[in-house]
Amino acid sequence: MRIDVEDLHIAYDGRTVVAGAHLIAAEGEITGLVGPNGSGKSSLLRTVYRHLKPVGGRVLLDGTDLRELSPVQAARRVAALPQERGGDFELTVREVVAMGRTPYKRAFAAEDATDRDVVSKALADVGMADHTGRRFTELSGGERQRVLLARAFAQQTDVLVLDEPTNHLDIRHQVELLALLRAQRRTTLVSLHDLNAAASVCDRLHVLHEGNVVASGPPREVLIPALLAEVFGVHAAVVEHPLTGDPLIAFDHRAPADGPVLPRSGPTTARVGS
Ligand SMILES: Nc1ncnc2c1ncn2[C@@H]1O[C@H](COP(=O)(O)OP(=O)(O)OP(=O)(O)O)[C@@H](O)[C@H]1O
Repeated sequence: MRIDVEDLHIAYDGRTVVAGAHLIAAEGEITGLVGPNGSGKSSLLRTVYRHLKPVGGRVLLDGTDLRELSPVQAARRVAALPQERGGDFELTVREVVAMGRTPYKRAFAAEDATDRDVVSKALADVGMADHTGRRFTELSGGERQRVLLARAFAQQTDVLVLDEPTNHLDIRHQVELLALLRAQRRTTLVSLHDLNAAASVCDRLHVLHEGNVVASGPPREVLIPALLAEVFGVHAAVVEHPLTGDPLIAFDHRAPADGPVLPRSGPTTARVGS
């Protein structure tokens, strides 16, 4: 299933935050949304999982306007990991993941064998199979995140919309999650702050800047030093990852692109014993 975002305009209380965004998420690909804080990534994703109604433009799923679908039809096509990870659910881990089966159930219908299998697999996929009886409210931030991701998997949709899914995860779980997304080959639209993770995992990237898509394409073509300086305000070199061959962005953490450069104390100035 393919997503087309066409001329999307989003506003909060009359203040426009996304102004005429266009983007495509191709079938079975991982499409990344990157951009600085406040550039509109979460707002755009909220319109794709129907949490927010745009003031203009539309979101198409295989050519059908999302707003023409009923809530159940939409929930069978699009599952989300929202940025709001709240949900003070007084529920167990398993019960939270089972909520992903709601679009397939009649009201108050009991879980059947398929539901149980799907929920168990989703929990195993995110490495939470040993925590099924724990209360959701007692989990760490990263554990909650993995449970909510399992809920999205249990929804068995063609489309996944994930807002910063690696937030709170330690590096091992970040790598596992991104590998899992790649293995699933669902149409995935994902926002990521980690540009190196985006470069490794995404087939295509869209860069949002002040509410507009300013660059789109494969990571190698998009993540170039000039764009990193212009959009993110950082000095960086892009080299080849020694293990994977992916683009690897080496940031200069000592100085923003337009800021003062800190004095360096590298090997050329630090002389021991002289
Ligand atoms: N519920 C809201 N009410 C009013 N303004 C909002 C709301 N949510 C977001 N905004 C504003 O919309 C703009 C875009 O925010 P958004 O959260 O979409 O950006 P983002 O790119 O996801 O940022 P971040 O990287 O910090 O998560 C920001 O100026 C933000 O203050």
